[in-house]
Amino acid sequence: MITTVLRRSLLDASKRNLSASLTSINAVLFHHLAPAAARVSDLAVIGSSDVKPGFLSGVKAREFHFESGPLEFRASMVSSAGFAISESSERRVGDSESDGLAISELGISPEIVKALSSKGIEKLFPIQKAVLEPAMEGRDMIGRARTGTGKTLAFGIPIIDKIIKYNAKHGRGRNPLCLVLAPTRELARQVEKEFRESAPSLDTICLYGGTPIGQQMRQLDYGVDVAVGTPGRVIDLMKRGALNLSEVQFVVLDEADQMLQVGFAEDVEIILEKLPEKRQSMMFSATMPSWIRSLTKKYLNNPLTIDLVGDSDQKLADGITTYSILADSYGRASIIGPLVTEHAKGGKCIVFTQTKRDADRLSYALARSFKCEALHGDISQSQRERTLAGFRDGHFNILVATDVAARGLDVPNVDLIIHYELPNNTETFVHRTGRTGRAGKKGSAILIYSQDQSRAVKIIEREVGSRFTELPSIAVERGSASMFEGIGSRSGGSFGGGMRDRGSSFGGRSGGGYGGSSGGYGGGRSGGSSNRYSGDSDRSGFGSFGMRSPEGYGSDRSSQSGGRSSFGGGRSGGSSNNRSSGFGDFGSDRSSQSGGRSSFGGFGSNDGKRSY
Ligand SMILES: Nc1ncnc2c1ncn2[C@@H]1O[C@H](COP(=O)(O)OP(=O)(O)OP(=O)(O)O)[C@@H](O)[C@H]1O
Repeated sequence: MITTVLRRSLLDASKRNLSASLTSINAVLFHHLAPAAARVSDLAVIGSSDVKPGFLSGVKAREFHFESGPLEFRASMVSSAGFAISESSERRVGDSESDGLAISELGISPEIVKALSSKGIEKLFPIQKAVLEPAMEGRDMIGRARTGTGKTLAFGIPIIDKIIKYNAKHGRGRNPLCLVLAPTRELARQVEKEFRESAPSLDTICLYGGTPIGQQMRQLDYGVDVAVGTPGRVIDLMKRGALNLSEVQFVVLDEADQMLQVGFAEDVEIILEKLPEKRQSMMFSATMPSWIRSLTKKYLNNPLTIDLVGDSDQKLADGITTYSILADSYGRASIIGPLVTEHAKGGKCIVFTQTKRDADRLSYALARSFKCEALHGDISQSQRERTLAGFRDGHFNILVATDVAARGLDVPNVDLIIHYELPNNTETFVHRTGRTGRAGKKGSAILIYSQDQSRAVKIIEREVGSRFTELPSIAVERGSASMFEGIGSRSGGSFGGGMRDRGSSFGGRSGGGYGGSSGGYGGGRSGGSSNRYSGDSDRSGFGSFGMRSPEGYGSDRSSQSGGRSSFGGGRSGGSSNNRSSGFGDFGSDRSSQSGGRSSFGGFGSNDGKRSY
């Protein structure tokens, strides 16, 4: 242990001379930021030139930030320096537009500037601009900006910069200085990768279930600067004495409204209680239902609310066009092919299902004509990672996923999102749809609904502030074999015979595809629940559902999520065999809580059985 610390501190002794130059860098940083921050989109800053010493020694700081008002997630706050921040009524700068705040002129560590530039990231996005200065000042904050607008770097850049400066001054210790918690393993891996690529000199680690814990323990023993993880594995490592959080200076809840759901909140609380009182805490998401208000006070100290969505009706990112199409449950699967052909234009498409069973069945059926794979919580972690890598790399273009893929995942060039089933609430719709139209790009989302879900569609339209263009129905000959024809139902530990040993999802049993011999992209597909991952207590939980979700965000462990914005209203239309139909509460094995901001309770059709 001692040699480890010695090694790390010797390693960094050379960096100590950097600290001398940092003071002057700070001066540059603040000077550039203050006026630019005032141009943050959605917020028109009207205010006095009242200044008071900011966080920079010897530099007159014109303070740009507003007090945390009541947690309305509105953009109108009064700043402590007398600034009135009001939401710009007519003009909304695109969330991903940058108006000239060059990262190279911010005065942040050259290592970060160089690393971001190598990824083509030269200017700050609005949320990054709005967050940077108060984050550098050490403010706790809650940040809301639309999907795909750069929230990861919004918290990443200031934290990384401060750690680099801290290490340069104090040498590098063994215990992490930053902890980021994410709801799913895939998202945790993605955030850790973004940190690692933005600051190659820092030691980062991703702590999540489904992977050998010993390797993570060894890496922690060596020493890390930044830990990103899912709550289950983080707690596991804490209990084993392998993860020491006593020196954490920065904690971030990514997808915070998800992380504070019942089912996650308990674990998050256990972790936060282990952190030093004196720390900087930040929460980010594209959605922040009003019920979150009380919880954030518990975890944040006088937080700043930075909200680039504000009261704007439009909750989706600018470049996303939304469509809806009527289809009965019988023909639903059969129209996916034509929709993908017509709307994905050869690009990537994610089809979201409510249950793992549908994800498996649909991907298997589609594989007769398309390269596609399934992603859900029953698939082994190693297979999930291969599948996601294959999708990112374009080895196949259609990913059929449950809501394990709904939040945060940043896969370049996803052109089309298809909601095979209505999501359980608006937040889930926003996050699923936000897998396209990222970083200012264009994208489309199609919502498939049945007649008795018409009202729910209208509610979603209203809640997300987007008009859905109705697509002409696609005729499916009655009596034509349903796309699922001939596909067994899940039996025992795996989905039918075919899934277990099929060659690959698009090559069928013969293995004619690109996948390994055991099916799935890259082989090793686990098939059904017999391979259910049960390695550790990694609870990837699930979305902001008012009820046990059919399959939420990778839920390796099912847990009841509590009330929150879910869609109220009673079940519309009867349904046989407990299939939920329409919206409002559903199948007998669910408890749903309505309430919160959204007005329609979970809906969507699924088999009503717990499939996670
Ligand atoms: N300043 C920037 N310039 C160019 N690209 C950027 C910039 N900041 C982030 N990006 C890119 O934008 C994409 C979306 O970023 P990110 O995943 O952080 O968005 P997000 O707001 O967290 O989305 P979500 O709400 O879905 O989690 C990523 O590919 C990221 O590399």
